[in-house]
Amino acid sequence: MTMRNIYVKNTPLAEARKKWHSALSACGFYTKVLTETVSVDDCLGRITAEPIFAHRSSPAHNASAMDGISVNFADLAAASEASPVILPPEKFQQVNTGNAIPEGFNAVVMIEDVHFLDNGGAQLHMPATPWQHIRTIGEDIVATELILPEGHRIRPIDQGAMLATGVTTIPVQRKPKATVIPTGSELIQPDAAPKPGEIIEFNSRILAGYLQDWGADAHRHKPVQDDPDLLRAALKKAAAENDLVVLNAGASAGTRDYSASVLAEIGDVIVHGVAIKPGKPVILAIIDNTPVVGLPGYPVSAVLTMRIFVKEMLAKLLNHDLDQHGHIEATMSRPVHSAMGVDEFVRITLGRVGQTLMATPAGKGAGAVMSLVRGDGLLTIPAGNEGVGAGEKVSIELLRPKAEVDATLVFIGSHDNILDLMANQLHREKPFTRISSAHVGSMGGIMAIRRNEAHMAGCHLLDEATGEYNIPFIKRLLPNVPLQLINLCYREQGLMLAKGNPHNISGFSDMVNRNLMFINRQGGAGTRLLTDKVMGDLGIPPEQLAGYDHEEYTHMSVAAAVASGSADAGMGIRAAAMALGLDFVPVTEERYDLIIPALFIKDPKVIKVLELIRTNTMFHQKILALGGYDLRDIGQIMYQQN
Ligand SMILES: Nc1nc2c(c(=O)[nH]1)N[C@H]1C(S)=C(S)[C@@H](COP(=O)(O)OP(=O)(O)OC[C@H]3O[C@@H](n4cnc5c(N)ncnc54)[C@H](O)[C@@H]3O)O[C@H]1N2
Ligand code: MOO
Repeated sequence: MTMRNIYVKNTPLAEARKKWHSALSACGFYTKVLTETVSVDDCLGRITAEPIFAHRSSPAHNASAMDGISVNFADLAAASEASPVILPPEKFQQVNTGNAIPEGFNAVVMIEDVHFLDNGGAQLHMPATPWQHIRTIGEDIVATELILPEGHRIRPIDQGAMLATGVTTIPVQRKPKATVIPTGSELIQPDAAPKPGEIIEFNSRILAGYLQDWGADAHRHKPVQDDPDLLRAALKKAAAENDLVVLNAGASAGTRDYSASVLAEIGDVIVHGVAIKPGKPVILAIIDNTPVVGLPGYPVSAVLTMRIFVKEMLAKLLNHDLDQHGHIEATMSRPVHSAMGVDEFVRITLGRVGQTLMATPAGKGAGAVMSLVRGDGLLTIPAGNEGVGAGEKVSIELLRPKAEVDATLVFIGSHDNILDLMANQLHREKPFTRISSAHVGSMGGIMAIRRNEAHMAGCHLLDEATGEYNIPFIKRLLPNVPLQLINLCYREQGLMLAKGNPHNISGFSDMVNRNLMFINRQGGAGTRLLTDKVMGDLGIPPEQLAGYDHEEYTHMSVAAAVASGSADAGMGIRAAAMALGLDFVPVTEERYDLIIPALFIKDPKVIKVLELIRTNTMFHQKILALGGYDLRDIGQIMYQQN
């Protein structure tokens, strides 16, 4: 019987790499002959496996470069304006551009400079230099010269050069054949609606895509159930038919995790468990000389471990630099703690605010695919470090081109659904502007402005004492920052409730009286302050409201909790309730403003935002369609501080 493997080791990364690469060398992976012959017509993007030499010279003959006549230059030596030379018909011959120069001639005179005579002769007013207007044999390239070195990715111009010299087929690197095998009985196809516990299978699409990007001919196997017999059969077949196999999930210690034990039965497990985060349960194995990399099931762990182990394998095998966008130096906006003894890979968002490129750690969850969709780079914290401090300079591996990072407007603060519309609209414009938005609440936005980490912050903070929005907080917390406060919208805040309001909730008192479950926003969020004010006005202490301590970070996450039934009500904006088809009981209208430091008010990215909100009526229509918005002051300066 195949046993569950509960002993995942913690091999240091450097040691795991060393073991793996010596096992790969021993099984001949790096010395595989990966060559095939393809026609030059079909070789675009392929990589030359050998140097390519010209078969013939180009041009293959001495060719006229102009329309005119071919002559012997010596015959024109005495020609001048004052005493032109007349050539009899046998002393010249008409040629067109590209024609071979006839025997006995060594220069071409352009037709514009020839005066043809009625007797068939040609009158010429200038001497000629030897070989003028002639492209000599091999002017472009001479037979046997090198056209392309080996290891070169073929471009259209390269195809032309090869064909011009008579090269019609060439040896190129055969793409290593790879198969991705997803495993797990819970996996379903994306077009099926998941029942509880079922998961849409999407990892194999990601993993095969990266393998393709890195030069492999990658295929996807259909998901294999958690059954050792099925897994064994699939792995044996894949190992026999491929240069590389990627197995996904079942790598750790669950009751249905068979990857490691099956691999140990039919092959050699070189390493199971590496001291990295994420990606600890990775398995590095070899079946009959074919490497099999068992990646953890969580998508982020799978992608990052594949980058660590598989990318390097392919780079070495294909002798290619796969470091796409390079590294960049940035300054940490906040500290990241990391366990000693573990190499940690941290997803990073980058933003250039003023002179400094700030690096901010992005989502942590190993299942958070969006953290890599939005992420700009990766920070590696080596095993010997306990982390990095705020303000520390770090090297970030870029996940997107530097130009895109530089085109990023950094928005930090309270979340509003208008931001998605704004991000989309600005991305459509040329040159595009990206918005990177961190939803850390209104107070978090103010702090980011104070630390000079954001171009703008979204804010809706109600001052209980004055009933005024935002301005008292700015005066108190940003007293020395020249800035403008610009209105984005007024929006309805209220209780988001399950569709049809099954508990017949009309306000907070009903929640308390019927002991229903609330879902709250994090401290520092404007919506949290509003909740506290409304509860205070009603005289409801927090401990009387079940779920008060359960916090989410955005309106949409609160709406999602209500939609799923894990909470009966949560405070949020009408647009979020409408987006998920929830009921909504309005509590108040609030003002949502943008804080923009004077330093950035002339930044082209900020100008774009202001133009959009002030002048684009289509954009206004789209906002109003979200529901619960009033745009009576959109784009107005509500307050200015010099
Ligand atoms: N007791 C222990 N538990 C866990 C350990 C451990 O060392 N001891 N390691 C944890 C770590 S770290 C990780 S990472 C995960 C990896 O576990 P598995 O490789 O066994 O992966 P699964 O449990 O099968 O799946 C995890 C997660 O990912 C989803 N998944 C799997 N395949 C796909 C796919 N093709 N497409 C989309 N999503 C997929 C799967 O449904 C699960 O939700 O183990 C920890 N536990
Ligand atoms: O370390 Mo696991 O790979 O979190 O995700």
